Amino acid sequence: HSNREMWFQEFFPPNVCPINAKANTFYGIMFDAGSTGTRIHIYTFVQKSPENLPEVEGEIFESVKPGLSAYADQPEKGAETVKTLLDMAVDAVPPHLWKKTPVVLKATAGLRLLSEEKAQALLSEVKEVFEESPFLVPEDSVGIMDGSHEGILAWITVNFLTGQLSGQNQQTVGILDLGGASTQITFLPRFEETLKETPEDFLTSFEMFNSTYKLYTHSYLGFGLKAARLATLGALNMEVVDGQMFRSSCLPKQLEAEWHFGGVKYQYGGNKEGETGFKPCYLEVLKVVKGKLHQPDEIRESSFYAFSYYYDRATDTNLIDYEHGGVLEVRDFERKAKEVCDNMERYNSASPFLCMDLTYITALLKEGFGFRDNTVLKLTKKVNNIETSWTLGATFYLLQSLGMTY
Ligand SMILES: O=c1[nH]cnc2c1ncn2[C@@H]1O[C@H](COP(=O)(O)OP(=O)(O)O)[C@@H](O)[C@H]1O
Ligand SMILES: [Ca+2]
Repeated sequence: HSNREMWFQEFFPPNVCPINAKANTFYGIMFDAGSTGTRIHIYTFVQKSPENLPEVEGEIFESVKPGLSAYADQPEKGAETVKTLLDMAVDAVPPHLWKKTPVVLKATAGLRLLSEEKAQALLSEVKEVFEESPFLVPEDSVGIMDGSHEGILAWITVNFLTGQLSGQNQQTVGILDLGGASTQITFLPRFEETLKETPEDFLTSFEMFNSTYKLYTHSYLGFGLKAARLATLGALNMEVVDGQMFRSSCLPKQLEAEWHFGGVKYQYGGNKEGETGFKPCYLEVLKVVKGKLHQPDEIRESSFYAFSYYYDRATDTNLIDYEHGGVLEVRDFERKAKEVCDNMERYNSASPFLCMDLTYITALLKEGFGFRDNTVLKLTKKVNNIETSWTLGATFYLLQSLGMTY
């Protein structure tokens, strides 16, 4: 810059000077193609100095339902939903930065459950939408994310946002994510014992912000909230015959309805003559989780951040405030499950699955992962106004691999 262009610099503190702001502001666009919806996250970052971590200055977030997997037989239509969201980024990112702003879409459990062929058809249509956009399209910009990355990147997001990844004395927190089709648990083991007792494929080393973290992480496919509904009904991975009815004691007695998930139609209903309520429901749900998950001893003594469907069901039943989230114990989910399941007529207006969902969450936490009744769960949707999603961690990882950050 010539001196003439810089004349205003002395009037501004360095961090708000327009010239500096231009130099170190950058954007990243991350799509989360989840099993129940597709979401765009447009992040604005500022890197104030090379020795500090970049700061997240803002996030624009929008979503559409259903998810890509619902378009298994119409891949072009699926890609159109992505195009609609991407148009928002064209408006949000200043034109001179379009070419420097990477765009990536990572699909999770919904696409993992589709056939390879159908998933690839969807992904290649999306890739075309990206190629036609003015943004930077890196290699591997569209794909199915590894389950272990899903947990690690959410862990990075939460621990970055809570300030645990910078400075000394890092006290990281573990995370629990409950999606529609899969669920993740991730934490940094503190005890040698945990590392010794853990099967190798539950441990992953990960490099981020010049540190290496050896994390315990696992993604359980088919254990998301909606997949668990199907498993409880005995309908998961079944060739569904038309007219076939799936019944459960977790549903209102007189209920008969249909439900679409992953492009398949299911008919389901209550136990007209048989039992209903928490006790029989818990036994049904128990069959889905018991003995199916690895139980690390260490988590019995820790507290965890929990989001997605843990958050949604806790707000649906007023266990926490929708805006601010809250702190719960595992037993609070059980108390609420009993209340809902044993009074299903009173909760008629809510989702017919409310009892089943709360009972599944209770069983997953207690019998699945092995948490104690008094384990503390911090339910958060946002930290410092940024969504607690794996997408922020994924964007950092992307920027790092492109050499745009440190
Ligand atoms: O950006 C986000 N912030 C917070 N919660 C989100 C965000 N995106 C999705 N969710 C939550 O994720 C859950 C749905 O899971 P999803 O559709 O991602 O399934 P999957 O992870 O099994 O593929 C819902 O509880 C939804 O509220
Ligand atoms: Ca998800």
